[in-house]
Amino acid sequence: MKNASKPSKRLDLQGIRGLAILVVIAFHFYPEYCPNGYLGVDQFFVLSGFLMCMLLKRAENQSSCQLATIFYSRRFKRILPLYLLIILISMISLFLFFPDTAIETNQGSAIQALLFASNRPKTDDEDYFQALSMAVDVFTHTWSLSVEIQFYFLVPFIFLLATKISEKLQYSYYSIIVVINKDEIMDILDGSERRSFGRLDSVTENMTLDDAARLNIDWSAHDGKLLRVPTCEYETKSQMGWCKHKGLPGNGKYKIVIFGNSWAANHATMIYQECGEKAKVLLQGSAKGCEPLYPTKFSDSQDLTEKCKGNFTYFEERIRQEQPDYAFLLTRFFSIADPSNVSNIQDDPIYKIMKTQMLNFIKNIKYKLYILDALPRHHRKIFDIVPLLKNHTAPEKIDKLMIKPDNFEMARKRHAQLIKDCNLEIPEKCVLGPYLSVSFSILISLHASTYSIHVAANIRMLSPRRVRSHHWFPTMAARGACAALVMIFLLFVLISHTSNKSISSDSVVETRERMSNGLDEEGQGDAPVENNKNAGISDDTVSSLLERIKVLEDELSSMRTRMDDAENREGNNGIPDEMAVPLPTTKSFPSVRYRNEETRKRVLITGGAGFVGSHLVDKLMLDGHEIIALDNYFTGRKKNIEHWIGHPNFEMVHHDVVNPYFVEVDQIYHLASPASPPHYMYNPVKTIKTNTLGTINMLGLAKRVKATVLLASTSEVYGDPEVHPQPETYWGHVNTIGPRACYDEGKRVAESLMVAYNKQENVKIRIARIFNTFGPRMHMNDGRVVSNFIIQALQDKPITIYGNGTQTRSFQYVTDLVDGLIALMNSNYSLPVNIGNPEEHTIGEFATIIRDLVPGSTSEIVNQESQQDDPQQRRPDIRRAAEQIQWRPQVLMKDGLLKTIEYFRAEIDRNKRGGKPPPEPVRHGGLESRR
Ligand SMILES: O=C(O)[C@H]1O[C@H](OP(=O)(O)OP(=O)(O)OC[C@H]2O[C@@H](n3ccc(=O)[nH]c3=O)[C@H](O)[C@@H]2O)[C@H](O)[C@@H](O)[C@@H]1O
Repeated sequence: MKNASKPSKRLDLQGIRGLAILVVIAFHFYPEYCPNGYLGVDQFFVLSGFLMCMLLKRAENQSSCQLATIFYSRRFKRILPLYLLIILISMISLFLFFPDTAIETNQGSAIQALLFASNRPKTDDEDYFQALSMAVDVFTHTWSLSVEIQFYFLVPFIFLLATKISEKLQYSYYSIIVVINKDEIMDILDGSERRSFGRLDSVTENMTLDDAARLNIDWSAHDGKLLRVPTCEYETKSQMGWCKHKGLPGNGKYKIVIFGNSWAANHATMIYQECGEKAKVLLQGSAKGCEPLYPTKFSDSQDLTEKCKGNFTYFEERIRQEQPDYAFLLTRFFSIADPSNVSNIQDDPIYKIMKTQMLNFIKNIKYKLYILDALPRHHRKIFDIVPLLKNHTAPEKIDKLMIKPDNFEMARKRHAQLIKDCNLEIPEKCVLGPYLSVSFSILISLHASTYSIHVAANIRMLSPRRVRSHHWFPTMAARGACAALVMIFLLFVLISHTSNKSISSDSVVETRERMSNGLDEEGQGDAPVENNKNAGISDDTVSSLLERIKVLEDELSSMRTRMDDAENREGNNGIPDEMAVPLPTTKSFPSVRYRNEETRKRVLITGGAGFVGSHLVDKLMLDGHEIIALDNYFTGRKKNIEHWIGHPNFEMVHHDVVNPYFVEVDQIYHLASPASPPHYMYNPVKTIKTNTLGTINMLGLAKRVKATVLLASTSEVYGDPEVHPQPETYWGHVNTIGPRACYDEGKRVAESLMVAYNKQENVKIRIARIFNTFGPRMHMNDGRVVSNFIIQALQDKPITIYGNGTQTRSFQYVTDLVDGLIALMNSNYSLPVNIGNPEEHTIGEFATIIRDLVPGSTSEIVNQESQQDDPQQRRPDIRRAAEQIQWRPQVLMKDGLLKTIEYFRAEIDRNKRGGKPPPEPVRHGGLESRR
């Protein structure tokens, strides 16, 4: 029995806790909508503070020792078991599923978490939320608990001390405690930052230059230590020397060797991350200060010079012994930068030695030798570059000021000649990595210009998301272990739940004990057990569950596609093309144009699997761009773009634009929306949402990533026009409450949104008003006049004209439209532009044209009831398109129709072969509208 007058549970506090949990969860899942949700954690702190004070106040009559014992034992009993279990599970998962490069970071933070010190010093100094998004540290989340526990340690002592002094003095005592913390409080109030970076992976996207400068100093301090690569099994105890990388996925084919001076160790992790997947063996050999192509001569130390001679020979021996498939040679220039006084490089004594050594190397390397050219030496320190960058000094000027004017150029000249001679000997055997100027990126230039000599000793941390996806595909054994862990966890939850219940069944004793202790807690009682009233599952529940399963299945399949695509993308991005060549591919793709980084664009196409979207995908893919296609598959079909799935430049994402989507792109073609009247009338609310919320989401994205966004608007914005032909300056004649309003008004709002974002947020916009378009990949159930008439004519069924057939339309072929969209996107014109073919016909004429183009068709032409609000005339005025984007349609309507007829003929045959019933042209209202 419970004490009725004093419930063991403080419902008010539980309520506040519930709210705090909800906002924190909302923050993590929907940061857009709940950006300040992290304040829920603060709410927890306040609650904890309140509870601690309450508990201590109630127990103030106990002896100090009793009070401390009871306080700590209760607190820790409540928190520790679950906390320790979570740390254990995280560590096990870390070793099983995470890339080896993440282990080092997480090991350190696991110890901090165990010591309840996750908040110090790292979250003090780095952006916690940034760290979360980088997801390099699985213990990031334990920081708030650490803060809480630290208070548990501190507060009872502060309180006990207070009980030893008189009540009057207690006010001054507590005031002094606040004053001690004054600095911290003032810091928070005036927003000043006191940073001392304690970790190496503190690179965040929004770092200031000063942050980066300080971080570099920290890295410099650990420069030597950081050269020891955590994923490598060393042959000696030194941080240099030879080692073999562990943790490779096991399905790689190649033996890869990374060798050189300390720069080889410096960059090994990067190569491990990028090429590890392809490696059967990944070996690393580095010798401090010694170049593998020429034995470095140290003017001040004969010992070192001798050492480098030894290493020089050993490099050659080792490569001969290992016989690698690929080798990466990385050096910081020492002696090979020495000046030469001979005019012909072939007579240069240093070069001669380099060349002989190179020839020795290449005959023992099966495929390729990559020589990665080093960054130039700098002669100034980090604090010199910061003011320059702050003043936006041109990169070339920074280079001039920062780079040591020594013989660096000589080293590069020798390397370049070496590559030439190598390829003369064995064509395409050697590749020279690109030379990067000091200031090619702010981040790298900061790393390069630090006190230490190594570039971003922990360079792997620059790309935390570049971990290979294979690490996430556990082996069967790992999956088993994971399942066992989940079981243990569930068991634990079950046991603790049951034990809670047994405690509460004994609640009289418990309550009495608590009262006598003066430590009645807020939420230790059990929640009332709800009877399961719904023992049987209703049909509704079953069908909603089935629906949910369907959605999850779809999500899963799209995730799989995305992971495959991402894997392909990563694989090919990270590995030089030459290396990718020998790998067998499972699918062949149309050959795409090669573009370099500068001209290749990342393009997002919403509605990318749709009729127009898929043609746009084709055109841009063939032109060598990287495409991300989004589609919710309401009217789009995977079949339309399946020929690109798996291509490294292509990614298909199952996503509804009504929900926000985040991606880094240069251009956004926003095509997502049903366009055929029966489809957009089917779910008018959804059509409005797609065109309004979807457009807002895309504009928000464009604003964030500074992309240009093109809206696929429509001739329908002119409604049933009173001006003919329709120029862009015509405002239209639309019935706001008619059946077409969801689409027409949706697009009109979308246009207004575009203009508003352009004015207010400077988003670069393009608006294409698209007129009637047809072509292959129109859905058989599309319901628009072209598909309906062709399907009817091909099947000798009556061709159905809605109304008397005097209404007119102007039809353009889809490839013309795609050309127009691309021309508009790449122009700098932000007002609406009509894209359509001005060749105008009445629908009656059009029916005859189609029937005549289908040889032998015996279809009769019939008139049916007319459609409400059907525009009576439509023809684009395309003078603006011609002037502003130099676009005109190229395909004659008849030629386009012939191709489309062939497409539908093939589709009908395919359906027949698949045993599907013949397609029925869809009429407005043929798809029942949703109410
Ligand atoms: O094809 C397009 O690009 C355009 O199609 C539709 O506009 P609408 O002109 O009404 O398209 P259809 O449904 O193809 O109708 C064209 C005319 O043919 C008539 N029609 C349609 C289908 C049919 O079986 N019989 C028939 O007579 C319609 O009543 C209408 O007068 C969309 O509303 C536009 O957004 C889109 O841009």
